[in-house]
Amino acid sequence: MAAHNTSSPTRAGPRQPSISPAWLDWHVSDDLVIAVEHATVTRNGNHLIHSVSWQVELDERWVILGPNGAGKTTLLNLAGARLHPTRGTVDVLGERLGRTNIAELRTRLGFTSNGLPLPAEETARNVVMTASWGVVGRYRERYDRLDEGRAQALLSQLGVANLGDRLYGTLSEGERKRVQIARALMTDPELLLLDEPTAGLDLGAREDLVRRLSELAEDPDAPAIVLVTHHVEEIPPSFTHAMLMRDGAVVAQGLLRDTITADNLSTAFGLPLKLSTIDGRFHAQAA
Ligand SMILES: Nc1ncnc2c1ncn2[C@@H]1O[C@H](COP(=O)(O)OP(=O)(O)OP(=O)(O)O)[C@@H](O)[C@H]1O
Repeated sequence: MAAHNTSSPTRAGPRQPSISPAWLDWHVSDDLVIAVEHATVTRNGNHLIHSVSWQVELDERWVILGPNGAGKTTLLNLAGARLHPTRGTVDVLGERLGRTNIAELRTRLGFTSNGLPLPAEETARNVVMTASWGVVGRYRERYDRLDEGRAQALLSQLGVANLGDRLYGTLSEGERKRVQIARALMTDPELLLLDEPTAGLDLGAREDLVRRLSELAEDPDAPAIVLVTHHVEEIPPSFTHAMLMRDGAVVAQGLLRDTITADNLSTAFGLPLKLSTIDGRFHAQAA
């Protein structure tokens, strides 16, 4: 699934100058795409997340799991430069939130979430293509054949090549999810953030999307990926790392195989769970 249009040898993106205090503070790999240090987000006196630290490198594919209200979307919104931390620091693609141009930073990120308002009256191809201008509907922007070709290639990559001319509003939930991911990839992002892309899908659509995400994750040219989900069954087999959250805090994080354990899941979801794996896929049930 290599449909990226960059010839750049690295996706690490521009870094802050070496004299920057933020950069000096890091002492970490050049490939770091997300660095969250003791981040707390507070609203009305409540902690949505509390003192979360997390680092993601360029070649890593992360899944964030946890029960409702655990703080997964809040953390993803920090990584997507859609929120600022109340305390702590967040660096995304070498840019520190609060000291950088957020609009510019967002152009380097691919982000999908159910909350994204996409126009029902645009064609699926336009929904994908308009991402290159950072808008959701066609107006007076100019697109060339390359833009159209890339949008169509991404629709093919996601298995919906035949839907390019269909109005977005007429697509099924599963078809929309795929168009949303194609849109998120349109700008050839350095970081892809997916908030519950499998929510609301039937079994066949879910399995198809998990397989496609697994293929995308295997592509060495693909961006760093962070996927939020509630279900271990939805972890694409080629993902590499996991974080488990509960009550706004991290229960466990690290390599997928070390993190997705019955004990850690039981702690995160607050009930005793049994865990099994078949062909690299996880399955959890009450113990
Ligand atoms: N703007 C806000 N003001 C107050 N509380 C908020 C706000 N946004 C989120 N919360 C609360 O913060 C907590 C974490 O929310 P978040 O959406 O990050 O959790 P989540 O793990 O993504 O949940 P879900 O799996 O249900 O989507 C929840 O208890 C939520 O009600």
